[in-house]
Amino acid sequence: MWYRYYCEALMMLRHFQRPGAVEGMTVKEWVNRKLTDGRYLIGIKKHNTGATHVATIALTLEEEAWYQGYYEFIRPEFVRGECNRFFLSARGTKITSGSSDLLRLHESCGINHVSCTSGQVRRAAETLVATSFTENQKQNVAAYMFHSDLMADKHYRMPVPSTIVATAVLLDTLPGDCQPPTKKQRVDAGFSENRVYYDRWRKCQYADRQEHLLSSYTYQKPSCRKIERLISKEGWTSNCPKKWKGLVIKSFDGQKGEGVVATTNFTKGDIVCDYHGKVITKADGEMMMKDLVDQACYLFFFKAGGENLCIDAQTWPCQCHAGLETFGRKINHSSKHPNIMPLSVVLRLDDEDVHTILFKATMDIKVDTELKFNYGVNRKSFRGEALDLDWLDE
Ligand SMILES: C[S@@+](CC[C@H](N)C(=O)[O-])C[C@H]1O[C@@H](n2cnc3c(N)ncnc32)[C@H](O)[C@@H]1O
Repeated sequence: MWYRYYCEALMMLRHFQRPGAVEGMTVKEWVNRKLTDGRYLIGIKKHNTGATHVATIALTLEEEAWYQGYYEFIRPEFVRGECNRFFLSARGTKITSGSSDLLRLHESCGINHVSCTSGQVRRAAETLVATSFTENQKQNVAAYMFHSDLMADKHYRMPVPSTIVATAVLLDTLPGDCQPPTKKQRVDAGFSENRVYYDRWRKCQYADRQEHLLSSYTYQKPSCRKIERLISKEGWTSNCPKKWKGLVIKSFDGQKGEGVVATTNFTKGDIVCDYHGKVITKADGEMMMKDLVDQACYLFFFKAGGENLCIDAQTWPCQCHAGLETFGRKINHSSKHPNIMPLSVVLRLDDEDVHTILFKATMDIKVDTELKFNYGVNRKSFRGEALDLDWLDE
């Protein structure tokens, strides 16, 4: 059943179809699917409502493989007598409620508190489309999602297959813009209390947003101003790439994890970014560090004006940039080939002196180069347990 529920959900949540389209899809329609521009087009002619409607969806190759898996290996187990519908209930009859199946799928995943109906997903998509797409694209999306309504209009012209595929591809670029689950929701759903899932969620959101922004510029690197305009058009206020120009967070293979890479050329002496976080005392920083067993440490210890201080970027996201990934904390270490160095400075902000760390380029840095600074620790000094940490010698 779960496999079938998943296939149904693909149609409602990824292709914005009404439950009626899922319930009404026939075997004949499946068998007559057409491969067009790398997608499988399925025309669904009759919804369960009794009225004749037309919906055409464009499945990706992977989705098609899921459907074929259902059709070939699962559906035959449920066939009893004659039923021409693609999705069959346990009794071999047509399924009666795609919406209930969606709810059951969410419940089985333990995410009933954030479950959504196909109607909610369609409405959310409509809102995004209204603000981000051109008039022509909007019409094509309306045809993709709400084919049946438009068919009533005698002036309506059926989109050609390549337009349907292009529209499905365009819909894939819609950013997911829901909120990450709260701590209570995470715990109620059976996940651990710590922030690992929240952080992972934010990371995926950040990557999706970055991809979405870049997908708007196929041939040319966009200017910062254009990116800023797009961000404000999307209404994103946090967790989006905008603070420091010319940097990106990159995932490396192996244990190294992430690091920061230049996406523009920097000249020796440029300020590249800051080490953003809350300034705390060295003693408080050391207390925090004790609790970090086998975890990356995002604490920067430094001396300023005779005080021993620490910037806490472990408590993340910070209050002032709720959810925004900051670059300083993600910069890796090199004692042999550093290209930036930290500077301790005092900034006057809102009538207050604020200690901060800025990173200055110690040489010209070319696009695609990873930023590195010398953490100023060695195997003996690093948390007193670093004898097997090869990266400290880099
Ligand atoms: C402040 S974090 C830097 C960002 C980190 N790589 C991440 O993914 O979040 C410090 C941790 O990164 C890793 N690291 C730093 N420099 C490295 C290097 N040169 N090679 C491999 N890993 C490094 C170590 O695990 C270290 O504890």
